[in-house]
Amino acid sequence: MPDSPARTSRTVTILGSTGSIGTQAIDVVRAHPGRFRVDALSAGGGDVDLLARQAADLGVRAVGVADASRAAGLREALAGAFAGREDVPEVLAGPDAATELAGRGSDVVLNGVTGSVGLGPTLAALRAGSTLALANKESLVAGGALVRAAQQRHDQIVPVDSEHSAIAQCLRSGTRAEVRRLILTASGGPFRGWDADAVKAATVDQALAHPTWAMGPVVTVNSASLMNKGLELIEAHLLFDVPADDITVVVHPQSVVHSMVEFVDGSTIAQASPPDMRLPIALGLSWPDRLDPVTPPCDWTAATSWTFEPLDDAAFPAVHLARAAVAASATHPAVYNAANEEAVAAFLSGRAGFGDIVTTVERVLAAHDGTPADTVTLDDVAGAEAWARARAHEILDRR
Ligand SMILES: NC(=O)C1=CN([C@@H]2O[C@H](COP(=O)(O)OP(=O)(O)OC[C@H]3O[C@@H](n4cnc5c(N)ncnc54)[C@H](OP(=O)(O)O)[C@@H]3O)[C@@H](O)[C@H]2O)C=CC1
Ligand SMILES: CC(=O)[C@@H](O)[C@H](O)COP(=O)(O)O
Ligand SMILES: [Mn+2]
Repeated sequence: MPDSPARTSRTVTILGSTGSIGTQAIDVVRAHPGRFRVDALSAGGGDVDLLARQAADLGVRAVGVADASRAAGLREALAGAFAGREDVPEVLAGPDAATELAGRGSDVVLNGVTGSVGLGPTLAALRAGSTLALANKESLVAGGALVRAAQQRHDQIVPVDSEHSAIAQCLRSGTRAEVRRLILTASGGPFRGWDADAVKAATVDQALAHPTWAMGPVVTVNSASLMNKGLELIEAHLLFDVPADDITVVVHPQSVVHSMVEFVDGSTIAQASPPDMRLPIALGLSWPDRLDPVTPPCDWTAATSWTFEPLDDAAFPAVHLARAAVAASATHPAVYNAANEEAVAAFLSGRAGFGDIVTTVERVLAAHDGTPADTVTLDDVAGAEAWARARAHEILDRR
């Protein structure tokens, strides 16, 4: 066996620390004392008590909250959590708080924010030279070529999304020229096997009942509509520079094989582990080294079956739409995501049906003019997103 990796300590900034990814990242940090020092935390402002407790446990220097109206509540919570201590952290409040903290730089910035609001922090972390442990796929999908251009070195973005972490691990098995295609696995979500009409009528409770993963509400709904897999197809195309036509989506209901890479000689390398996000999060924080231990491995003593089946594009057109968005222009992926964010928010608040999500995305995409990759700017992306959100609202309001 090779020697254990050097046990150096890394500084970390965790964006979205109160969410599913953020809290599991803190579990990983706490399970490996001496390996990480957390510089800063940020969240939206929904649970300032939890944010303050995290800050006190980790002894961070700065805490950010996106909702400025929660700043006073956060300061009060920090006063309680740090009672008797002199190391009360600095507080940053407002929509740019996460971007400001990401721009200060740490060895690793973990972006665990939900939504393309994570684009500012993603760009700031890259420009600061930090390694970006990226769970926030929406920022890459929206920013596309701009995010790629902001990278200062190979491997500066380490994917935390489970499929992309799997692919990054599988890619260690060969050279780039030896890769024939990527195979992205999908659980199929709670509506796997349903016909198109049944899927369209699904309820919020049904959509939030993911069969294999416990995650935040937006990514859970995206998994149910397969919009998550569409976003992940675009994410894989951008991260690994593989044409969308060379990325195959296959449904694997057990979520144990997290994705695969097929090489030119016919060999397929898969990454397998029980569904637990702490594994890709730990790799995101410690890349290219592995931490020991992180999660229990597969149990090879019990009989088990892994199954694979094709995606039903008729019931779940989201992946097909993602391919079309990649082919159309540099801003179509941002539009795909922004329209989806609005439609999901409408669905979760009872203002839209489940079937309206993908229909809205399809209609907004069809109406978008698009900007080519060689001229696209951040203003183009922001403009396309704002337009897509407004257009999605018009469609949703008229339904
Ligand atoms: N959960 C998972 O297992 C996986 C998640 N991902 C991706 O990771 C990202 C996070 O997902 P998940 O953890 O499930 O989501 P959650 O909804 O559980 O958490 C989102 C976090 O982001 C914070 N947040 C929201 N807006 C802002 C903002 N403007 N600035 C700073 N923080 C903000 C939230 O704070 P508050 O609650 O206070 O608003 C919360 O801490 C998503 O992009 C998702 O697709 C990818 C793979 C797996
Ligand atoms: C855990 C993770 O990475 C999620 O993005 C996951 O992919 C959701 O599962 P499905 O989208 O395959 O249902
Ligand atoms: Mn995923």
